[in-house]
Amino acid sequence: MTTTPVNVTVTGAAGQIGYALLFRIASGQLLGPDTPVSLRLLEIPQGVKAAEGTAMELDDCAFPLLAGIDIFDDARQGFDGANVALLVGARPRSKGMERGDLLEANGGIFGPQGEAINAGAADDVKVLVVGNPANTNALIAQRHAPDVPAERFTAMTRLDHNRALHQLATKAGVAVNEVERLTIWGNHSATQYPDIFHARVGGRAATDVVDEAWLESEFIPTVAKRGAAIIEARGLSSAASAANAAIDHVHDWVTGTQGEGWTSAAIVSDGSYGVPEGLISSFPVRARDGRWEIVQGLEVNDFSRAKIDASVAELVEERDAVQQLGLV
Ligand SMILES: NC(=O)C1=CN([C@@H]2O[C@H](COP(=O)(O)OP(=O)(O)OC[C@H]3O[C@@H](n4cnc5c(N)ncnc54)[C@H](O)[C@@H]3O)[C@@H](O)[C@H]2O)C=CC1
Ligand SMILES: O=C([O-])CC(=O)C(=O)O
Repeated sequence: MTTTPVNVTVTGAAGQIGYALLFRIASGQLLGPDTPVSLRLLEIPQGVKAAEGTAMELDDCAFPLLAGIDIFDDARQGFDGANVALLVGARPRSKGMERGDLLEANGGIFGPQGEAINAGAADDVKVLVVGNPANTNALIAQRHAPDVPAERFTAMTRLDHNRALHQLATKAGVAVNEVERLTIWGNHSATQYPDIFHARVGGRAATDVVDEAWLESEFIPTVAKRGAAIIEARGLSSAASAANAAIDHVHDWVTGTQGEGWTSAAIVSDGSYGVPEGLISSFPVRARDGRWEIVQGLEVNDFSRAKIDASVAELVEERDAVQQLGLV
């Protein structure tokens, strides 16, 4: 067992995702059963008392891997020494809003947090942005952290990926672990493109198992609009599934993805697949030695090209909007 605890900073610790996330991190599901963790919870002043309550409950679980909990309302302190930073704290959308509507409300949070990461996080810091609009918030944070390698800033599309796995597996009548090589491209928004053209279902090409009409009229809209459907049903945005996806993303990043399959994550584009360099866009990715790599060489047909381009165009618009707001 490693003895030095890994510092995990979680922002928005008193929120609904925070509540679903912290117990799983403390139990070892984020970094594995041999790695002790020290939690650093960052909240706004009004959230500190509730975060203290959550910390009391974490204590009461007597998790063997939980080496300590500290609570902050100051970003510089919260990110000091952070090895893993989960940027969850932000306002969620409510019924009728698109995630992009949160740009102005939430964008202002991520510049100062990027600066704080730049100032004091550990040299190996890995950042996952969950707060919406996640891709562009990650871009804002990254641009405020010039001394941290850009590739350490990522945004979460793993929830979309997991949603897509479930939808395709259910349609094909197989277990989720029989579905592989799905990809979420682009933005974590209704323009995202869940791509099954390279996917395998029980060893067969997914396109041989499901028809194109289902793909276009059911699968893509169901996955892309699932967040809104959850809000409609629960009256609140998804929380436990979002926390689960954050665990999956960081666990894979740290411990590596298995074999030749892949997952999806929004990472800084190197220009692959025509996505402008520097945008934080979702790609098919594998994790090796603590780094995400974009899966190369996939053929992109005309249908996919148009969908990827549309989502990337939205990312460009969001980037331009935050530039105009002076956030980057
Ligand atoms: N990328 C994804 O797949 C998903 C993203 N989300 C997003 O995650 C974010 C959080 O969602 P919930 O936990 O449901 O919201 P919530 O409202 O329950 O909790 C947010 C928490 O963040 C705190 N907070 C606000 N500003 C902060 C700051 N500057 N520093 C630290 N903490 C701060 C609030 O006090 C609150 O406790 C939302 O933006 C939501 O849209 C939600 C689901 C999936
Ligand atoms: O839809 C929302 O606002 C919350 C979210 O990002 C999701 O559930 O994918």
